[in-house]
Amino acid sequence: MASNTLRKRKIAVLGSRSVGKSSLVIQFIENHFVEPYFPTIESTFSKGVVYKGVEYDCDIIDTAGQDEYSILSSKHAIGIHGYVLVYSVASRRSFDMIQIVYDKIADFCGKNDIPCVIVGSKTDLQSRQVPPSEGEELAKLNKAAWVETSAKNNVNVGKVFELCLAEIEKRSASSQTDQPEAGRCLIM
Ligand SMILES: Nc1nc2c(ncn2[C@@H]2O[C@H](COP(=O)(O)OP(=O)(O)OP(=O)(O)O)[C@@H](O)[C@H]2O)c(=O)[nH]1
Repeated sequence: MASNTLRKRKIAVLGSRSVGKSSLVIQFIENHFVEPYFPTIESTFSKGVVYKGVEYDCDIIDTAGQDEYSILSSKHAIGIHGYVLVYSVASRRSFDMIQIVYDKIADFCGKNDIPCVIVGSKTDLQSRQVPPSEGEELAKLNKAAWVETSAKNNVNVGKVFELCLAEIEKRSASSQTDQPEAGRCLIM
């Protein structure tokens, strides 16, 4: 397989509405913060990310906000290598959505170990409802990475995507494949 193919990674960013998914992605890709709120339909961004001295060509898919009734689109499972699941530290409800979204992905992929980083966003806000310990605990429970960020103050934004690559590479090193798990499904 060509090395270009080997280094292509697709990352989907999911979470409740208005938790700051687009702001996180735009801060990462374009290095600025977007104050006004524009609900996302779906956008894909590309960026080269160096992780452990290797450059990965990352497609980052910024999705529309989910709620408990949203059906996981196959576009957000098939061909995806890793996930960024975002909640706002100022919204308990958005935190509760993380396990729901994680379980939907796990169900779709037919496995319970998803390469994923759980992100507590908007740490610059004073109105915190979710302590760091709960975020860490949830991540541990799901064998995911965890980090808190502020897209507004550009805190830990790059780290989110490094952690996501680390989770992807950890698993692909053990399975010796670059195909995302769900990408191997056969549709009959
Ligand atoms: N204070 C603060 N506000 C933020 C931060 N990140 C995003 N916001 C604000 O939160 C609102 C929603 O941000 P978006 O990035 O559009 O949220 P989203 O999750 O993409 O929203 P949907 O597209 O509806 O799913 C906007 O007004 C942002 O300016 C942050 O780190 N700190």
